[in-house]
Amino acid sequence: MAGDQPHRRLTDLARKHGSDVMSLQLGELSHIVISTPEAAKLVMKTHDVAFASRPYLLAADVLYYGCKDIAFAPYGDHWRQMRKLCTLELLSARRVESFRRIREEEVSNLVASLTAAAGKPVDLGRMLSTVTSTITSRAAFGKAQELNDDFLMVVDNISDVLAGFRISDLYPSLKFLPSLTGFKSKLEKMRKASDSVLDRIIDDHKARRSMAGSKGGDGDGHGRKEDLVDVLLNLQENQEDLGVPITTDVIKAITLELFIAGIETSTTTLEWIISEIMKNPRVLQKAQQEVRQVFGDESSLDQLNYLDMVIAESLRLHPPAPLLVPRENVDQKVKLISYDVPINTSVIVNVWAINRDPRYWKEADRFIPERFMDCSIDHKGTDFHYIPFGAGRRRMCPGVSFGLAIVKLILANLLFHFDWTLPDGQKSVNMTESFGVTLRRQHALHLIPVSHGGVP
Ligand code: HEM
Repeated sequence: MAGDQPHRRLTDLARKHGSDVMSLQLGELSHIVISTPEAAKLVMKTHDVAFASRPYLLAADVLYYGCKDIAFAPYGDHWRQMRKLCTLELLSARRVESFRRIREEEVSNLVASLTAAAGKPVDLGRMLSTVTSTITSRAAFGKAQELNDDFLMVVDNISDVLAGFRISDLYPSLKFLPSLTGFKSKLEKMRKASDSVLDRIIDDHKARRSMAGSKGGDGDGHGRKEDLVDVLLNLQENQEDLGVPITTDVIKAITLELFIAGIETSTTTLEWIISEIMKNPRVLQKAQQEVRQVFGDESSLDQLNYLDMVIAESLRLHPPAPLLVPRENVDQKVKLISYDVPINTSVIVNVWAINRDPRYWKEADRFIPERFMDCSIDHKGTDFHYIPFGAGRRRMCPGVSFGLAIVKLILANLLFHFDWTLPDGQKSVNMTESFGVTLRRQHALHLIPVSHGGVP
């Protein structure tokens, strides 16, 4: 199913049968698929608590140390504790603001690399992935880590293995399947690769902290800012305040997840925005005009209203997580419209279908940023026909500000400093999608940056 673009197939099925809620038996597992804003509201608002858990996934179990992360952790004390930590500490507005200098430095490095390559085709997707990875790495680990090829293999493959539609995911009682298909050894190889990098990072932090005799703060006493690993180590050292212990595995799981989430979602979002504006020269010109009139540094980002609309429209058409992360009702049956959802049902919310619902969006498949003009829709998940970050008090994305801060700053710089053209012989941008837990471009995004007149 994964190779067949399930978000599109499920959309076609729902429209054909006019269904808000579809029941789907995949292998041994019962699923329901939610395809309209009305049904999404019931799942993510009315019955948010009942559907707050996640179905078991072998890949998350292996890669996140027994689901000690946030996104794949079952609903319970561990998830509650980590989610609170994320909202109040790791991804709070104050913390996101504290990473501003990191963002600005790395984006100016990107501009310098593009200036050096001006006039020639560049693999822009690869460069975007590098800059988002460096920003996230510095925010999470304190410095841009030298990530070996094995770790980069983990980054490249994780979205695919977490998508959850493999034959071994769908037949959990056939315990031999993951070994037989080679999936288990692939996961173990990935875990070994990420584990050794995470161990090294944590050991470095511990050594630096004990040398400085400090519990975090400015870390090494040389003005180094507190990073996400420091925050987690501080909490580990002060366990008495916590209901759930912060073990080293928890630190590794959370760090890996935030690192991957920061790279995958921001890179995917940027790639689709740029693909869309390359196909829509009118939008490109209008966005560029605005940016070149008002943009100076991160503090002027707030004034880029048209750019906000461009980002929102791209997230509508290309939500990075098109089927969200599935939910599950572990301890109660729920009635959804006229459908009784039995306990332990996986709930797939088809955001891709919802964000293109023709009852809410005129010319729903077209890229028209102006539709967001004078409209109150935001990224908080309050309007259920626009939910690229999910919705609900429990499982909605806690990284909205972190992600949008990166996306908007990079985009503004790309438009401010460069004009963009397609490589010779290429007539249009290929928009083929590659399905995983995030929906990426299938083909590399090669473009030519042309330095904008007189700007170095
Ligand atoms: C444009 C950027 C982003 C988009 C579109 C996005 C989208 C999403 C979506 C759709 C979900 C699932 C929500 C649900 O199941 O209802 C999610 C969950 C999550 N996201 Fe994001 N995300 C973005 C950036 C980030 C960033 C930068 C981070 C952290 C560095 C992050 C961390 C998380 C976490 C930890 C969860 C799991 C929440 C939970 O299950 O409690 N996200 N995100």
